[in-house]
Amino acid sequence: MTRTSTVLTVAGVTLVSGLFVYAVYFDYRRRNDASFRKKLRKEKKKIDKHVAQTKGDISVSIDTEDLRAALEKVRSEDMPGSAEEKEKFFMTHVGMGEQLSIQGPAFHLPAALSFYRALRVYPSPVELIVIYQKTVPEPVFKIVMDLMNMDVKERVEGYYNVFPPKNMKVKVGQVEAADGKKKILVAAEDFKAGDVIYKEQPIVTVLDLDLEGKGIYCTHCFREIEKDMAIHAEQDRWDAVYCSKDCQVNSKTQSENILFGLEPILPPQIAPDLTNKEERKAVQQVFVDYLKRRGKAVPLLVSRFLARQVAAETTKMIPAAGGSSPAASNSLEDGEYSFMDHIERLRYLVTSIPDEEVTLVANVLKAALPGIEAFVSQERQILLTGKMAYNAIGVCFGGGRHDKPDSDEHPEDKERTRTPYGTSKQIGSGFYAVSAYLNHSCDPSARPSFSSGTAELSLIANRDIKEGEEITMAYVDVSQHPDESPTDARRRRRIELACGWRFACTCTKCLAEGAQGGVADSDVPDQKDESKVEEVVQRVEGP
Ligand SMILES: C[S@@+](CC[C@H](N)C(=O)[O-])C[C@H]1O[C@@H](n2cnc3c(N)ncnc32)[C@H](O)[C@@H]1O
Repeated sequence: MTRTSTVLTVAGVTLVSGLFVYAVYFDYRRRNDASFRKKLRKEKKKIDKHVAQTKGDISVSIDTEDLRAALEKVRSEDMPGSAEEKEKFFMTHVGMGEQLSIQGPAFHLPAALSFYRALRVYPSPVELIVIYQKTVPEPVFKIVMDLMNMDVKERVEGYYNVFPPKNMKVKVGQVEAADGKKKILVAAEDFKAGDVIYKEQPIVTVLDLDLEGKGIYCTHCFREIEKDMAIHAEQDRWDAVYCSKDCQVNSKTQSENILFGLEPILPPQIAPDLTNKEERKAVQQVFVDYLKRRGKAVPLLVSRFLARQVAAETTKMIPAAGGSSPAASNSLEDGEYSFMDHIERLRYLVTSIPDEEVTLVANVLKAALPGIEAFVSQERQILLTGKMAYNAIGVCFGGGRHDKPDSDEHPEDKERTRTPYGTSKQIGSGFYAVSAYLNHSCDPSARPSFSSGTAELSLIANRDIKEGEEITMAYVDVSQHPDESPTDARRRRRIELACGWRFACTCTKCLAEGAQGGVADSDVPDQKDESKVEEVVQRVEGP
């Protein structure tokens, strides 16, 4: 497998990250529904006519406060729920926008607001902006752009005002680091040693592949399954085993029906079922065989994340569901930010994935919801792979297990999750949106615990932590093993960090040891130790 490994922070945050299922539906209508196309053409003609008439209009200047107040008003309005309601809303507001545009400069702001309302529900905003630029009178178009810039800026900047949720008692902070600004997780109040700082449910999980299908742990929540209580899902290509009906339903609704089941994704009143069950079954089987052959958790974490996004979006389109179902049942998804919002700001490894994997994931999603494959591009899959590989946390019960098969890959290619017990002791991996921000320390102030016997993560304070202090965890086993000298232990943990996450650790413990010229009673020259870590970091980061 070819690999590049530069560490990047996400720079661009997209305007609308979650509307892609609606986009598929909209495109479907545009391609297949003659009356819908006719309506769109009619609207465009009307706009063109007005543009011609309004050339030479004088614009009125609108100050920032008026613009902000207008934007606030638009944001506070109820948004249409289903795809059909969105389509109607879109048509109405484009129509109103053009009517208002011809009333003269005093109506430019209300006209722009109407066009902006339509833009907010349109699945491909960039495409619509290009249409607006050609068709909407220039002064009105300029206001639409000002509204959009203000909205995007406030939405992007406002994210950390609502995330992490206040009841988790932590905040995301930022500090200067050698490789740019580094995000950190900070205590929002004082904690005592042993306190549970917060509990967090994963967005997606994957049980270790050697445990899958055995009936020992639940595929969904990882709970140990009581004797004779295993529930095997029917018509499930993954052969998942659940501990309860609830887990089976949640798992099916969140991702598994899309990836490994045969039920239609959209109810018939929203869209006819265009899928071919035999074909769906066949592509799923090829994908399952591939996943098992590959033996890694990340491709399945990525597919489940993609499927969960699709499930959350399709749920919003179903009026009866009222936008809530297990697909979206994660407190983080309740607000105005989507699952994609919670991942796009995270650091990731730039990596590459086999072309076969890109095609198989796209094929499985396409077979479940034709058209969706356009939104699972190679670029998006590579990005998500890098994010999952960089941020996943290992789930270990008790001290961890001792029977996980080792892979014979090169140490830098082995799959690693962040866990103080070591990836070899875990039973599975999970992606946790808040815990993703925990930095590593070789003397960590907190530790993840799975004391509920499920993949729910409890972050426990290792010592007293003051409000405003950074909270850290160990990504690797930082203990000194009985057969290791302090220098051996230091070298092992620093090399593991370099292999897994491509950084030379700068935690207080490493810096203090470095300042002392190595660790006490060292039996290996520190210079040799450091050059080895740097060598690994450089090798994996490339030139
Ligand atoms: C999972 S992210 C943690 C959040 C990250 N700091 C951010 O800005 O988004 C892991 C990355 O944080 C940085 N990091 C975490 N712990 C570190 C440490 N002890 N020393 C140096 N860099 C560290 C490294 O760049 C690492 O690749």
